[in-house]
Amino acid sequence: MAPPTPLTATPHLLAFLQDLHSKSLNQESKIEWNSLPGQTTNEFDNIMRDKFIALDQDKCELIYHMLRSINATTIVEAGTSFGVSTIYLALAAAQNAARGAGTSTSSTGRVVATEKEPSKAAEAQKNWQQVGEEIQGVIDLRIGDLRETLGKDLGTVDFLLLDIWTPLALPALKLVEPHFRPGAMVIADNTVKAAAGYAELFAYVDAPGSQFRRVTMPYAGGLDMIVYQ
Ligand SMILES: C[S@@+](CC[C@H](N)C(=O)[O-])C[C@H]1O[C@@H](n2cnc3c(N)ncnc32)[C@H](O)[C@@H]1O
Repeated sequence: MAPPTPLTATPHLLAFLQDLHSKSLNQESKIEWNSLPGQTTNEFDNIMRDKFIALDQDKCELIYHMLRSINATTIVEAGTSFGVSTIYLALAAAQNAARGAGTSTSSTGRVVATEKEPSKAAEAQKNWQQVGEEIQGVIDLRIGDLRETLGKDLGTVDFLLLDIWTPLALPALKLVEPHFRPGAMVIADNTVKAAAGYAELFAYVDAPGSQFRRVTMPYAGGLDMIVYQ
């Protein structure tokens, strides 16, 4: 029997997410991973422009569960693509905000989503139109290079998802770092499989005196959980 989903969501939303993940996996099965050009090249972007490359469903569900646990209401996503993981982030942020409404820790939910390809951002917005205003309404989509778009109006950040080409991981972390609350969490995907690409991020996070601590979790390709102390 399939394990229960951690999501508090309608059957319609669960089915919609399932469909998006299936489409993403179907595309990924046709990518020649071993012959891809280097990340952050135009050739690589051309291949990826019509691809979901969505975060795996089990990782999305874990992240949603974590967000509900740490009561994250302000979330940053580095790398949005067609907006699949964003739906999980926005669902959690909206539900956390609703849970805190009227209390002393009341906060508006917000997910700052980042995508540099306008055509991918447009696809993400189409997908979000399917999930309802409660979820869509918390998403603040910033179209353009995150090294520019994350430079302002972040507020106090509870959580950062690094699901981005690895050369962008450290620049994204450094832009968000001044906004982290103590105990803020960062999740980085594919950290074992793409360990070489993450070398700079790890050197920064693991450096003596760093405010960060991390653990690698045994999800496909490796998934790092980094906590800002
Ligand atoms: C792995 S995908 C994100 C998948 C998404 N998190 C999901 O689960 O659906 C990474 C995305 O980052 C985008 N990207 C790459 N470089 C970027 C940059 N400098 N600024 C903003 N987005 C960028 C790519 O276009 C790509 O769509």
